[in-house]
Amino acid sequence: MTVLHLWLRHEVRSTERRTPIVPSDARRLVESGVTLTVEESPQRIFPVEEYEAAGCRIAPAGSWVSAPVDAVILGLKELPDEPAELTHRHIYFGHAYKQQPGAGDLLWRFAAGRGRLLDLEYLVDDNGRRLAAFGFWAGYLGAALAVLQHRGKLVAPLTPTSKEELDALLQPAAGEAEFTALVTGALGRSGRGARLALLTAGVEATPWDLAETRDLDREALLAHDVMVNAVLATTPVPPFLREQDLDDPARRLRTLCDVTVDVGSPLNVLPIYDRTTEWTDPVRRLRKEPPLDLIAIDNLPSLLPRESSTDFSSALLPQLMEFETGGPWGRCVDRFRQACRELGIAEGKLRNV
Ligand SMILES: NC(=O)c1ccc[n+]([C@@H]2O[C@H](COP(=O)([O-])OP(=O)(O)OC[C@H]3O[C@@H](n4cnc5c(N)ncnc54)[C@H](O)[C@@H]3O)[C@@H](O)[C@H]2O)c1
Repeated sequence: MTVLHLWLRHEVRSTERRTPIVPSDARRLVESGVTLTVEESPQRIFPVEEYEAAGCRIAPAGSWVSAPVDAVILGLKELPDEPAELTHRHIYFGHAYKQQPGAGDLLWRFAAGRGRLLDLEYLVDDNGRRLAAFGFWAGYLGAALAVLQHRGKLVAPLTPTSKEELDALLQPAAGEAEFTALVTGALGRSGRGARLALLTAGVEATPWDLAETRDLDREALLAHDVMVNAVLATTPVPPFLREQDLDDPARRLRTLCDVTVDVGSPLNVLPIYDRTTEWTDPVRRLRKEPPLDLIAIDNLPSLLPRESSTDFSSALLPQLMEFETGGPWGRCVDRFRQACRELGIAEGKLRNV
């Protein structure tokens, strides 16, 4: 049996402090016989010394390009533009199967080098459910930002923080005005995170999931002060909010955080805005009188890098322990092949191990 060689790479995006494997889980991989090389990375939330102490080999940032060809390169976000030919197997979020900008170029780079993308978004169990995802902390952050904005306490630009710091800000001050909140997609990962953050802020949210939105009661929706949307839409449903709802004189809704951020998608349940908001400028006013503020940030978990990495790593660890061609990883390979075929890349060009 060949020994698995994992290579944890440095993330090229300078604001990305998260990592898919934290030092305590790195130790467990090493103890199970995996060879684990970890690249130095100035911004990673865990110092490289912690990986070294866990028995990992240390390598310079970006050195994966010359890693042994059988090494499996592990990361989270985009690869650098070079090299043109990708020779390794890469585990990360490639965002390459839904005709995203640059998706075709990326798949051709894999074909040119006979490498392979094992996309974390498609690492699923037998029922198609994601095995490792950042949803919980996305929801927690989204709801926390909504609370802070609603209470007039949100400070921009946003910067990565810790749960302790965030929770301290969420504690209601004496005499703080009470408000009501609605979480849609309440039973999912993000929805559960959102409800917990709201509880920390002293608010028990109204939880709506599929059953409660089947026969949508927009009047009831608009009667909440704060809404956090965390649905994962897979089939089109009537929008939760339309332009005309924002002008409803009975609207109590003042603060909306869209964790889902399906802007531009036919599945979007909130087609009332057309671009995301950013860490530098997290809030956009959609209506002046009465006000309605929107938060729609698509990289929320990066604001809690330690907690979100730890959570993600604990879900990924058992999958890495059973890294093999079948099961969930086999499904990742099948999805990669399908995407390549759709692009017209000949089967013979793809690595067949
Ligand atoms: N903004 C960010 O930074 C960020 C980060 C991670 C995930 N996300 C997004 O958050 C969304 C939720 O992710 P998740 O991991 O929580 O998914 P999930 O599958 O764990 O949960 C989604 C929930 O939505 C519910 N749902 C689906 N359609 C619904 C409808 N019409 N009405 C009510 N409920 C409905 C489902 O029943 C489920 O409970 C996804 O779109 C994901 O891409 C955003």
